[in-house]
Amino acid sequence: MYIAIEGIDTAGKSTQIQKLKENFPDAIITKEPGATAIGKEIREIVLSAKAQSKKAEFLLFLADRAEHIKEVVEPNLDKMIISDRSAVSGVAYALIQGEISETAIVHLNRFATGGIYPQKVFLLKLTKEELEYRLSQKELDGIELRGSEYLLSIQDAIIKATELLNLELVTIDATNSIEDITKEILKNIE
Ligand SMILES: Nc1ncnc2c1ncn2[C@@H]1O[C@H](COP(=O)(O)OP(=O)(O)OP(=O)(O)O)[C@@H](O)[C@H]1O
Ligand SMILES: Cc1cn([C@H]2C[C@H](O)[C@@H](COP(=O)(O)O)O2)c(=O)[nH]c1=O
Repeated sequence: MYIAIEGIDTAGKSTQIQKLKENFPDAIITKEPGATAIGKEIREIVLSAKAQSKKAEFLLFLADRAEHIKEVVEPNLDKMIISDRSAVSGVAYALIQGEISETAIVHLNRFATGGIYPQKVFLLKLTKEELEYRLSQKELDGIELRGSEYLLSIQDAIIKATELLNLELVTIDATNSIEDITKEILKNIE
């Protein structure tokens, strides 16, 4: 089973993935961007937010995704794969950029993934207050510096992205305790 943990920056994705690792010690734990050798280089470029062209940024994420699917996801489809982000983030962030049509975003993601998508997507949904608090507690990267309004619009776009990709979505309140969120995810996997 291939599942993705989704949510805006600081929603608690990595925290939950650490917990899931304990429950599924044999699972393939992975992430986008940056799970492969090429992906690590792409991650550095995109998080520096140096790309002047939004299209270039979108294509860099797609290149990371194509490599991730080929190297990590496709060879392990018979195992439990737990991914921190997926094509869902790709579609959501691109929808908000507004420079690429919805149809092109979906088609290009299909091209990059070869139609391999998570079977279940968990969205850790944050409130504005909690997002702003968590952002205030960390050093921000280039994308986080775009601010809380921008990130909250991405959160709505994540829901739209799962609809466009026709994926099963489980939405979880990310302000709940870490333990309760893990329980909710496990309940929906087993
Ligand atoms: N349920 C929770 N309640 C309170 N704090 C939490 C919860 N989950 C995570 N946190 C805290 O929020 C911060 C961000 O968590 P985490 O790094 O897991 O988020 P993330 O979604 O992986 O972020 P990013 O996308 O920016 O890498 C951390 O300080 C973490 O300890
Ligand atoms: C996959 C993907 C990600 N992003 C953004 C979302 C985050 O701001 C960063 C990734 O950082 P994280 O610490 O791993 O959460 O990249 C994006 O804009 N487009 C994408 O396709």
